[in-house]
Amino acid sequence: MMELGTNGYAAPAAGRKGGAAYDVPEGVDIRGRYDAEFAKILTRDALQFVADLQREFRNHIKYAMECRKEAKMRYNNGGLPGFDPATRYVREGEWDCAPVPPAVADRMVEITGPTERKMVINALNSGAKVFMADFEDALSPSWENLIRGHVNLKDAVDGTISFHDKARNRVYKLNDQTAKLFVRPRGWHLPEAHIFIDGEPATGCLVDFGLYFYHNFAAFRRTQGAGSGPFFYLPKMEHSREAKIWNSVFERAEKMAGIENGSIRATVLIETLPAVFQMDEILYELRDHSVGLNCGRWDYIFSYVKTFQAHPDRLLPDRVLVGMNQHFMRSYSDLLIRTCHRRGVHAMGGMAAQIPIRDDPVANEAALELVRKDKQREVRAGHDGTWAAHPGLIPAIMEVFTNNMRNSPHQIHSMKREDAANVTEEDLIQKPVGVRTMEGLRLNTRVGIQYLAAWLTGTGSVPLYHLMEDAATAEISRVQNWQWLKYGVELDGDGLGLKVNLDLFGRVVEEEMARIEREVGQERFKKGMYKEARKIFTRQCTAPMLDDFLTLDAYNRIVIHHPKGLSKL
Ligand SMILES: CC(=O)SCCNC(=O)CCNC(=O)[C@H](O)C(C)(C)COP(=O)(O)OP(=O)(O)OC[C@H]1O[C@@H](n2cnc3c(N)ncnc32)[C@H](O)[C@@H]1OP(=O)(O)O
Ligand SMILES: O=CC(=O)O
Ligand SMILES: [Mg+2]
Repeated sequence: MMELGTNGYAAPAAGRKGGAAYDVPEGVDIRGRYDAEFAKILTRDALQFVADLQREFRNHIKYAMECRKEAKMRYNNGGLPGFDPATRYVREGEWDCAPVPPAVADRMVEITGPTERKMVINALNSGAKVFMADFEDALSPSWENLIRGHVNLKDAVDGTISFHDKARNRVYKLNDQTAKLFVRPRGWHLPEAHIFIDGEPATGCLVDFGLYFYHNFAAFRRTQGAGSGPFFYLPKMEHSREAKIWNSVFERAEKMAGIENGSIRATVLIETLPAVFQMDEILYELRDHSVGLNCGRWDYIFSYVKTFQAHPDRLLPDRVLVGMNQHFMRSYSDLLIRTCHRRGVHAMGGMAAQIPIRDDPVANEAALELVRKDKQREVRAGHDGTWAAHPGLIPAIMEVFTNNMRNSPHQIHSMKREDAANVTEEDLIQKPVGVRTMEGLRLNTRVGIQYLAAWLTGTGSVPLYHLMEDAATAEISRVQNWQWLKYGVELDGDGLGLKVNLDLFGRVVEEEMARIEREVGQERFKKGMYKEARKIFTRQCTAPMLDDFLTLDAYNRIVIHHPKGLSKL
């Protein structure tokens, strides 16, 4: 264990003299492992850029995080999220976002995935129009994953990326035609504890953005952006003031790079309940840098529970029942489409969690049919494109979108959805309907623990029971268990009439751990981090106050400072 500083973070590592070290600017301390390849990313100039961003924006970020706490207190005291009367003029005003750059006019199918080398190549070659390379929901942000991710993205943008799969003796290289690259940095709340700036951990997303932008803006615009870009996805914002910070970060980066204002473009995920009431305001703040909004449906469900954590009248039914057919989810998608098209930008759909089922053609066809239906609903509602979790889904999704888009790359001008102007605050928060079951509690527990075990060992997205699971879907499992325990809900959907309490939950955890062991096998179970995952998951599900994020606590376990030792945040 490392010695802890007064702020709870490990004190500056002494004794790093001798041996290779990163060449850092004043005030920057790298506590992650040294690697000659990483040093090509962690250059003095790139770190100076990250440090400049951190220094310029840290107080704005702290203020925004304080405002999140205040809003949470309001909701916990019975308040409801809603439209802000003070910004009515923005919602009602006539203004447009900057025109969509031709390079990213067509975004019918976007594949997403972590920044792992082989997957980056596969995603860029997948036939999707866009690849969203993810430092967020799909990535466990260990030092190795993070900086290797930057190495991979730099090689991808340079066009030199390759990968030799020795076991299969297969070499992966980029095709002539590749998807356009978007990068999703982490949310504002996550620190990067391997890089300290002026004695504090850096802000995770400024590290992700800063390093990627610094190393790639020039090559990106030459190879991918056709005069614009780089392109980003921005996650988990709760208020337009957070979008305003991103806008200023972009302006600062454009100035540093000497490129025109508005070159950088970003799509914001509307994936928190408070943000649905701020969509116009978010677009307005980013109007010179925006390429639309996206329905981040999984985090949105998580956020519904989080926002209403003190509202027992708004409990969720089983996780599998909370789909886009629920009134509050459909209203959110409709209003997002209307808002984006009114302002001249893309309204992107979300992720269907199904993935191909290789060993069962009938089940595979059923899964594909669910994806087709979901995508059909999206395109007919007016979405301009959507997400795919796996390359195997792209042909089916592409077919649905091309068949419904009347030879146009998007529907910005043809599907105005004026009817959605009538979506009300009540529509957006309407309580989801459905039953709660013991199987729902079991599934949450089984999935939550397995996901965390994978995350702790470096994998941020996994296939579980034929569905894609990532940080957002795992969050739903966690907060739903917490909510059911907190309010001792009755499991009313299976005729058992059991009430969820600590005893029942304890038994479920025991039994699901045994099931996981049977399913993964004793050897993998022993070698994996299932017991640690169980501990974290159980603590969070039974905590008196809901933890804000599953991954904040878990992040402690993957921070490894150099010289080697485990650090606590
Ligand atoms: C809520 C949200 O935020 S959604 C966005 C964040 N989540 C994601 O991005 C999840 C992305 N998807 C994935 O990570 C993966 O598809 C998983 C983990 C769900 C399933 O992965 P696997 O079990 O490895 O899939 P599978 O074995 O079928 O893969 C087959 C091939 O497709 C590739 N592949 C699978 N998914 C992807 C992807 N998203 N991007 C690129 N390649 C992929 C694999 O690398 C593999 O390639 P290979 O044949 O050359 O070895
Ligand atoms: O990031 C996407 C989501 O659904 O969450
Ligand atoms: Mg998300």
